[in-house]
Amino acid sequence: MLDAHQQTQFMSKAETTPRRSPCSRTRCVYNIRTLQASIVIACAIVFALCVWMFKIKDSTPSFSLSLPMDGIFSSPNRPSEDFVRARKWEESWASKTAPSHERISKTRRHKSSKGSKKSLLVRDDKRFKNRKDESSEKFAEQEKITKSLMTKDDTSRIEQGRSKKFPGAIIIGARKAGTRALLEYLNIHPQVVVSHKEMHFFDLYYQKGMEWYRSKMPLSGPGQLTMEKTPKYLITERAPAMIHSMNSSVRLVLTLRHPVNRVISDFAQMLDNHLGETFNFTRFAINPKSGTVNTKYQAIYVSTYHIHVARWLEFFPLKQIHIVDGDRLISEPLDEIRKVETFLGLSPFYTEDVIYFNATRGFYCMRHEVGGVNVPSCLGDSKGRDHPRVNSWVRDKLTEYFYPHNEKLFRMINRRFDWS
Ligand SMILES: Nc1ncnc2c1ncn2[C@@H]1O[C@H](COP(=O)(O)OS(=O)(=O)O)[C@@H](OP(=O)(O)O)[C@H]1O
Repeated sequence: MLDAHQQTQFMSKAETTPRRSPCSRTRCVYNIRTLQASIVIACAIVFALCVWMFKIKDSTPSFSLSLPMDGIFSSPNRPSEDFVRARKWEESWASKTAPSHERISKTRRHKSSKGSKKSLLVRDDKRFKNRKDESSEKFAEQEKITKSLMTKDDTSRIEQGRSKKFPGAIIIGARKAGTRALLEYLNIHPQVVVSHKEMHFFDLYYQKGMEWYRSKMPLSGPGQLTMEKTPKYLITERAPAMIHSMNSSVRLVLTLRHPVNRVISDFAQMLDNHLGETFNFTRFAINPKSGTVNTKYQAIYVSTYHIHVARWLEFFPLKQIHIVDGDRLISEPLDEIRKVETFLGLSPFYTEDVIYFNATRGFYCMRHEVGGVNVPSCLGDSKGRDHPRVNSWVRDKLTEYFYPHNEKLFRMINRRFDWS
């Protein structure tokens, strides 16, 4: 124990003695610099490692649409054997035969080749880098379809000073399930006017306001129904509420196609949009580590129909949503379009003469009267693409995955589809 005098001495000594610093000033600076240098070196090593790993997995695209990455980065968990076999099968098949997207790209280049080959290649390169160009190309393509289907009738409608109205019916999706064919079939019905462009109002441009939306609609006369289609609405969470607040009695048309074929069609479109890239369907659809379906792949999410339909049913009764069988729309369009006609309350119009099978095109096309002349028209090359070949193991995995989801949908809509 210290007495009072010793305590005072001890305290004053403690107060007056300068604290011993853990290092001298120069040494401290040196330590901090060493620490900083080590951090920089460590970061550089991690970065270099990442770059190296990406290079090894050379086909991993930089705009990856939710590839199953967990299996790529965790080395102890090797890709499942089935996955490797399926991937190799696909690669060996692809090397034997030119993939469809290459064939398409060649035809396109041939058809559109006005400038030099070099300038075309440059344009393609830009497209890989800038995804915005993709959408402008999509718009250009829609414009082309619009122009090819723009009849004298359309022009006369404008001359007659009709008004622009909000859509009374909307095709809400699903993407790659025949939405374009359906819209163009409907367009030739005398009681229907359509916006050929996808408006993307309820998923992208809502902030532009309702008047903007209306101003984009085609002119229509009394008794004519205005329609638009934007397949993205189906999966846009807020779209049902927004459309409901625009018009709670709007009629909704939904085309659904075999979920696996729809995924493959989606993938085929991606191949086409990224000409020159080598993508492997197995790598997109299957998780390499677990060998299970990659639920993060957007195309798979889109085909999980019940998730989206449930959201629409929160706002609209089932009887307000007409579901078109997208597979039958390809093989027996007349039947499907007649059902849509009834649902929309249109007078009977479609016959075998109006919708006919075009053997050269391999699809049904339309014949409609323009100024007393019957004009045939088919959809462009981007509809009905060749699909890449898919390994049977991968297809079975997908079919098995979608089975319970399909069952949920069937219960929800009181209707079954043969999607086995
Ligand atoms: N008459 C006719 N002509 C051409 N294509 C037809 C037709 N009817 C339906 N289909 C099928 O429509 C599929 C494209 O679907 P979408 O129009 O919904 O695609 S998109 O979401 O607008 O990109 C497209 O899918 P893919 O064959 O996978 O390309 C077609 O099979």
